[in-house]
Amino acid sequence: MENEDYDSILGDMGYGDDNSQQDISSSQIENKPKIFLMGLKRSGKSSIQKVVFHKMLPNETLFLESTSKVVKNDISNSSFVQFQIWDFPGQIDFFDPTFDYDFILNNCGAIVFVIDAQDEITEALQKLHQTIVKVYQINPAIHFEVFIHKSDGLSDDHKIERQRDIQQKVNEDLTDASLLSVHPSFYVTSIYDHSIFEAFSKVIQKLIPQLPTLENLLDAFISRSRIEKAFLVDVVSKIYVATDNSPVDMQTYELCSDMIDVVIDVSCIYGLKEDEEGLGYDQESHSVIKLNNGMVLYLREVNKYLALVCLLRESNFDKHGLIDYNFTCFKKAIEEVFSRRTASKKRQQKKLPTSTTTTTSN
Ligand SMILES: Nc1nc2c(ncn2[C@@H]2O[C@H](COP(=O)(O)OP(=O)(O)OP(=O)(O)O)[C@@H](O)[C@H]2O)c(=O)[nH]1
Repeated sequence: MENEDYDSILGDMGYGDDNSQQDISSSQIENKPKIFLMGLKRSGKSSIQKVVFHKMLPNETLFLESTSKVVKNDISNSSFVQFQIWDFPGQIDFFDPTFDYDFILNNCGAIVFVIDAQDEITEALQKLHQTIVKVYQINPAIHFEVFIHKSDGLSDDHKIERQRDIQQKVNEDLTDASLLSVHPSFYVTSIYDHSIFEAFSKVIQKLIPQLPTLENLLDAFISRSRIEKAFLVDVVSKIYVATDNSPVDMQTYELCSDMIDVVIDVSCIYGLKEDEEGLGYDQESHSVIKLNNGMVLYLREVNKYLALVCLLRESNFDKHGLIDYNFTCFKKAIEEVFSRRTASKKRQQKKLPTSTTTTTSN
């Protein structure tokens, strides 16, 4: 694979000229987009946040106290994954007329509405519908993401049935309210498996303006390296910020995500000097694991936040020099996406007075 292949992708995706850099909305650069976690009391909002972003073990969430006020969390793990999460307590009345909605919904990228799938859902669906109607009037660009949560307590058949019922009811209510252009996304989730990480990955990907470029770079990389699947993963949260265009299989994502744990654990134990602290993750971090089913896991450091984790057939790993070379080109292209983004950010800062930076993201 040649560097020009990646250059042409960067060019095609609008990273090649100055004008195109204006495509990255200034609000998304200047103000981290907000993601709201909403839903009824005890539906699992705080647990999701703690497990995905604060490494809390799922069992430990049993002792979480009910949230009494809006909790804001700044997530800055990665240069791509930078946003704020606002955890709204279940009892808060979002429709309180004293709320300044314009202010609250300013630069909000997505509303994640959590429904406890093990509980009665009528009240939750009513609240979801009211929320969509209200929010859509103020900022129609916000993505609505519905987590059908605590799915670990349901059988496979029951999960499908619950998802179908909820999806059907929500869409019917939206049609009745003449909101035909609102298309919420639905995910079946649980903090006891990788479904919550996969769902959050998809929510966050919608907020990354560079996503099409990243996907194209990954497609080019895997097709020229005879790789089956590749994920660009945020090493701290293990959310994947992008993957190639082939379908995501949950088991493959789990394997790739577990590989990061293995690499970080081994690096922390054996890779750090005595007085050093941190993840033990740096430019030297890479790993190859051969599995007993004829597949190989391949991990390389992309930058201090991101790792590329791939799954490929052992028989295609014979030319690993080629894969290493392709990876070097891929990494360079990713660095270019970052540096152009930083340059664009600096230009925007020069152009925009501070007061105009709080624009609505859309
Ligand atoms: N079985 C199961 N239980 C879960 C899951 N997620 C959260 N829980 C449990 O649900 C209960 C409530 O979780 P919280 O995260 O406190 O719920 P919340 O929505 O933040 O609640 P409020 O702060 O009252 O609005 C806790 O006991 C969690 O352990 C899940 O995926 N599966």
